Amino acid sequence: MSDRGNGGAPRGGDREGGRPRGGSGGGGQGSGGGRRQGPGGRGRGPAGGRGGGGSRGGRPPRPVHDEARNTAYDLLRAVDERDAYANLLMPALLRERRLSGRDAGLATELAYGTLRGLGTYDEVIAACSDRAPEELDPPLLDAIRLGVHQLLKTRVPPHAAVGTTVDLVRLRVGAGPAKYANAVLRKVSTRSLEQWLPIVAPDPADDPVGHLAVSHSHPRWIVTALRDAVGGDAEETAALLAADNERPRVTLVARPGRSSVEELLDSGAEPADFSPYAAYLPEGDPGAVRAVAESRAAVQDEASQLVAVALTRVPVAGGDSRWLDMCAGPGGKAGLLDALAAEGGSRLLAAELQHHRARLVRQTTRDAAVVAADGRVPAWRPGVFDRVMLDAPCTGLGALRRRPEARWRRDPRSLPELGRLQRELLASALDATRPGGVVAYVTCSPHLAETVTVVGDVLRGREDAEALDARAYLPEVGGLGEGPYAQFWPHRHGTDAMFLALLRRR
Ligand SMILES: C[S@@+](CC[C@H](N)C(=O)[O-])C[C@H]1O[C@@H](n2cnc3c(N)ncnc32)[C@H](O)[C@@H]1O
Repeated sequence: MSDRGNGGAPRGGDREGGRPRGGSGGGGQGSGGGRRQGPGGRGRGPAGGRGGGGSRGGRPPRPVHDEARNTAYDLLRAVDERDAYANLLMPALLRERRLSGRDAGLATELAYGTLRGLGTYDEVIAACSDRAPEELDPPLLDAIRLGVHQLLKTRVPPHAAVGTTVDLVRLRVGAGPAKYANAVLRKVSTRSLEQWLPIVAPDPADDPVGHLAVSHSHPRWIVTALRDAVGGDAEETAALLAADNERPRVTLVARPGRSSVEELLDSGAEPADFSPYAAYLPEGDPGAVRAVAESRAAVQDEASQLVAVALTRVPVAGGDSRWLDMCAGPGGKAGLLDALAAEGGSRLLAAELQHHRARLVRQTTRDAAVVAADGRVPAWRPGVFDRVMLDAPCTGLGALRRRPEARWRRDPRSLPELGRLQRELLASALDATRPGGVVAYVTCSPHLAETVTVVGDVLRGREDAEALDARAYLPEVGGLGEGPYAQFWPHRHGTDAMFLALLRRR
């Protein structure tokens, strides 16, 4: 055991660009399999490799009385083995295993918390183990991470956190690895998270980014990008990273003319802070809210609502009948824009590149025309739309709270290609807009390379467009930045970090 981890330095694997992963090798005798598979796995149910140490043949027995931990573990394995999306797979696993109430809550908290925190947990494991995390067999590493999460971040008593994890490893991975897990977890349990952090995180004076990366469990490149986006302030960056590790509240949108905030409040929701169409659902299944079940309301982040609302608030002289949502799938903003358009006598055209996502847009809209089309190869005449929403494909760094594993999957190498696409789409959105009309350029990312840089580059190249002060169309929200753009933040607004530029076509 080393007393001080590795000071945040890469240990074998590349910790800049990706999730710290398990590697090959032991973890004690008997730990087998768990080799990484391509997306989709093969011939498996939603749980994917139920037996974490899947190479042992057949399904290893599971500790039947601990279905919540088994489910959390299966989710971690599916995320690692077949790139499953945690927020899509978890509901399926809970249904399949008939977990509800407290057990469902525990399984979800354990799995999501472990995925969010594993950057920190791996440093603690490194400090308590004679092998680096990436040298441990992935099924064993995931189980130990689950145990570390319980020890350092939950109220599960230490003896239960260690005991249940060791049981799980014994049954799902093997007897040798169980002994190994026991030894590591006992060392971990000797200190609290607050006591571990000064040991495993780099000194902030020497390596401020490394300190934040380990303390708040984010890859270094994301820490750097978010720090730049908040203006370089270390305290604010820390607050943002901490907010990324919180569970987001469930926000509903009442699609105007189809439902109302009052109806949502009558269904148990609570008044929201900003959006005139929003209500917060403090508990329970949103699908059980009647208006949601009937697609008159939906789950939608408040910033997502407000960027769409802001687009509709900009005065446009002349007609106001044709609206375009150029990248509409899966249809959250299109659902709201469609309802607002219908109320005001306008009509929305929703375009989406992917056919299956265009189908989802048809489910969220009622009056809109929906087409599967590439926004860069317009299926419409130029200069005809009064309002255009461009919710551009992006890294999604503004929604890390929602996708617990996303931070380890995103790759900074995707930025140049995304940047090209964003510029092409924005140019096409401006071309589609009539003089006097308005374009909303939106990203669910605050990364400067996807926000101000893209808008600045496109505006510099053309004289027929100008930026409006987006904040003026969101008077109910403070703290949106210095303008002319508006930037929402999880730590300030409790929303996703959504960026909005409003551009007037001259
Ligand atoms: C950020 S998402 C949009 C989210 C959507 N506005 C909502 O609120 O639900 C970006 C969408 O753009 C689509 N897309 C990517 N490239 C595109 C293109 N060239 N033309 C049209 N849509 C595209 C993606 O498939 C994805 O569905």
